[in-house]
Amino acid sequence: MLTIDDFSVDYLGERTTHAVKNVSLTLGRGEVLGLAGESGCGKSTLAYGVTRLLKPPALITSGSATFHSREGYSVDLASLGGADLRAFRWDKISMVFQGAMNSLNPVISVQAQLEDIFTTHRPEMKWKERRQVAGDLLERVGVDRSRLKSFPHELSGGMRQRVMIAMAMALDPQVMIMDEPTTALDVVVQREILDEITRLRSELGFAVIFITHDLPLLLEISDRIAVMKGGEIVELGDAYELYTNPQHPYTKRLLASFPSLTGERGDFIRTGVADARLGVEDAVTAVAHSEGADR
Ligand SMILES: Nc1ncnc2c1ncn2[C@@H]1O[C@H](COP(=O)(O)OP(=O)(O)OP(=O)(O)O)[C@@H](O)[C@H]1O
Repeated sequence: MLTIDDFSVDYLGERTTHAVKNVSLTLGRGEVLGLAGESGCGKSTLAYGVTRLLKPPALITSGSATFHSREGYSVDLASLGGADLRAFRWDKISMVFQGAMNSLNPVISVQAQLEDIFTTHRPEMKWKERRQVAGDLLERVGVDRSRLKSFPHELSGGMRQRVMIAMAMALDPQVMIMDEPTTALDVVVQREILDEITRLRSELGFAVIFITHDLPLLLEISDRIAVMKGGEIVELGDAYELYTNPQHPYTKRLLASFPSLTGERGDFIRTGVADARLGVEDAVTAVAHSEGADR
């Protein structure tokens, strides 16, 4: 779906930061590609860069990002500008960014904010259809359609984040980039939303770039994982391979730095790769165990 080739981004200043250095990646159809790495390693800059959302002092110094559509055509994202780029972004590639739930307008109803997408991007849609689709979208992410009438401040953080995911899915994109979409949420809500994303991915077939510093989480949901350090991809491979046979010393360190529920460092994964995609009940049990272990 996406080919990122030799992509580099600098933040210009008295001391220029080379935030992303010669990154090359591909994203397959329907694939979940995890992007892992510690804070400041350049994950968000890469995502913003690929989708051409960066503003000065950021400067793309090399490389390209090409989108390969389901319909068979390819687009170099650098070749798009203005309205074309904005339309392309929501339609073909959509994003859920860190703290996205706080970007909903608090004084405009959920319905109006969802319908606004269709008014802008699908002007031919009749109001009745807009209303119907907005309700369907909410239900798709596990929020009752009666919530259309709510204002964002009346919703929990988890619900707001679900609304953001619904908005990102509104135009049936082929790629979704999710940057720490569940980091601000408690572990049970996080689990519910991850299950939802996994389910929707298999139902709708979009590909995902999932960015987080939480490597155990990535191991559960990703097909492949790229590990980033200091702006570079230091290791890229199948998620299970990376877990069982990490090659780069940094990946090994990252894996070893997460404590497990049983207290064994390095044996950290919360639920086990084999029984990934737990239900909420299991997640609650896991939390209870971890609280027990803490005590
Ligand atoms: N607007 C900016 N101006 C200058 N430097 C920046 C700017 N934004 C980010 N950087 C620098 O670029 C590097 C990469 O930052 P980036 O936010 O992409 O990392 P990240 O891996 O996404 O981190 P986090 O998980 O904390 O968001 C860091 O060294 C950061 O300090």
